Amino acid sequence: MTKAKTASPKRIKTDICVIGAGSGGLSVAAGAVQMGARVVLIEKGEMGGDCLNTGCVPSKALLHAAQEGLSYPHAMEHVRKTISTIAPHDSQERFEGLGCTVIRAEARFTSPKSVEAGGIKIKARRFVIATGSRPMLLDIPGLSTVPYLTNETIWGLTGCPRHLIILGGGPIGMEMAQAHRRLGAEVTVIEAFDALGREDPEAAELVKATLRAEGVALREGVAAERISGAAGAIQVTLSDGQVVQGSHLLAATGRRANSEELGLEHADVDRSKNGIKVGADLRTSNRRIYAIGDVVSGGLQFTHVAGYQAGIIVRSLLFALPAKARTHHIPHATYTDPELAQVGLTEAAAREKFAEKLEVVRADYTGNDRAIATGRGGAGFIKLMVVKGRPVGVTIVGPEAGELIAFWSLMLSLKLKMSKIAGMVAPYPTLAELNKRAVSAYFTPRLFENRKVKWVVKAVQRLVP
Ligand SMILES: Cc1cc2nc3c(=O)[nH]c(=O)nc-3n(C[C@H](O)[C@H](O)[C@H](O)COP(=O)(O)OP(=O)(O)OC[C@H]3O[C@@H](n4cnc5c(N)ncnc54)[C@H](O)[C@@H]3O)c2cc1C
Ligand SMILES: NC(=O)c1ccc[n+]([C@@H]2O[C@H](COP(=O)([O-])OP(=O)(O)OC[C@H]3O[C@@H](n4cnc5c(N)ncnc54)[C@H](O)[C@@H]3O)[C@@H](O)[C@H]2O)c1
Repeated sequence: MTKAKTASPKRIKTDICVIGAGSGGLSVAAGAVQMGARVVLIEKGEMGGDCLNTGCVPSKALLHAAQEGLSYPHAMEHVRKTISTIAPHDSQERFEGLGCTVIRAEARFTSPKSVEAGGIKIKARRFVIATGSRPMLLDIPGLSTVPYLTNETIWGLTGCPRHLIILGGGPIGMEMAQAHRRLGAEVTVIEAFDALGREDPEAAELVKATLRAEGVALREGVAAERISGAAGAIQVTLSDGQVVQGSHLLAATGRRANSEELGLEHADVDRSKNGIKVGADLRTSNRRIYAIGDVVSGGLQFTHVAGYQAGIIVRSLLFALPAKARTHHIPHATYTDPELAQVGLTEAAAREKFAEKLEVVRADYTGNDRAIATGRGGAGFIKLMVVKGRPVGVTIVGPEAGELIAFWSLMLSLKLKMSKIAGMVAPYPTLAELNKRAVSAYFTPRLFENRKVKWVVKAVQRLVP
């Protein structure tokens, strides 16, 4: 492996310089260096970025611990252990071992072809900006006067909050609400519009009903207007005049791209207030510079999206081949219990796009033998949106929805017809049979309520000896 050339300790010349060692940056760096490129990887904080340290990994570990009935200290111990078990995979040592030059400092562009980090000037043929996002803090009067938590600081708590007030009923708010409620906290979620508002309303309602039944106070359609108090005694005044009192406050009202401090004005890279502008090829207005992951303006903010985009640009970076990112097959899941997963269009979006051409079929968890046998046969469903024999969207709410949706990502990615899926056999008894059941629901009226089919069957029975 040829390492990036160090002309002097203060100057490095390389093929690819990646800024940010999170989900996106690490995937590009690992792929590029293992295929023979010289790679410099710059990280100002913890290796692994948001997902490993303050996002997906701790939140999923906490949800699991809460579901298993662990106490708060044991749950937090599980969170720390989970992070430290995964951390070596994202570590400086591993990436140096692969052949990357890793610089632990903040990077800023000084020209369209160079970046400075920790007093080192890095010149590269191509740059990849993968600097992620941070919590977006709303301009609510009083917020800055009280101690509030974000996804970055909540992991430092030493005891379970007595009453956690959560601002925002998006995936962060809802996952944290259920985890903390199950760990023993009183929880109030304040959501200005609808909680899980981007999801299929019927599926979202099932998640919300479960949280409510577990004792989470879900206040929808009210905004936080004023915040006051001090540590342990925080008051949030709502737009309907009511006041919610709690011991802790978690701000989970969306994300802001980390694009302001990068010196982009020196690099001819355009950005909006939502992040860096890119085309479908993930290049910025400076064609030598790519942007991927949460820092992209208007993009999907998920770890698997950052990883997928990394794969797309590696093709372009290493082989100079044209490559475009697609989005129609990208799934996402919210890991509450029940889980809620979506790929492609929701029913509402599909109806708007395809009107009467849309067929919607579904199967319920209540009819799935594995769900019943494992005590998970309650409410929950899979819903397929089908147009001209092809699935265009799938919603799943229920146990393991995040696992079940992966199958449909492949179907949508390959644009496969329902008839191709009919050949799939799922082992009995599995939750995967739900996928098959939904496909059967599509074919049932075609086969069992079809006069032509009945006529052919009768004719064959009469004529064939
Ligand atoms: C609580 C929470 C739960 C989540 N759960 C999930 C989930 O279950 N599934 C899922 O798919 N997604 C989840 N996400 C989203 C996921 O974490 C992000 O989409 C993902 O981390 C984005 O990857 P990224 O590479 O764009 O940024 P990051 O992983 O955040 O990495 C960016 C890195 O760049 C570094 N950096 C920034 N500026 C500079 C600079 N100037 N110089 C050097 N380094 C810099 C940062 O320190 C950081 O390490 C969750 C997010 C949160 C907050
Ligand atoms: N399971 C997962 O994959 C997962 C989990 C967590 C986060 N994420 C990623 O992180 C992103 C950010 O999550 P998030 O939940 O912070 O953001 P979000 O944008 O999804 O949700 C924020 C919520 O806050 C509400 N809100 C805004 N202003 C408000 C106010 N004044 N008062 C009350 N509510 C207000 C919004 O209406 C919205 O519903 C997600 O969109 C997702 O991409 C993914």
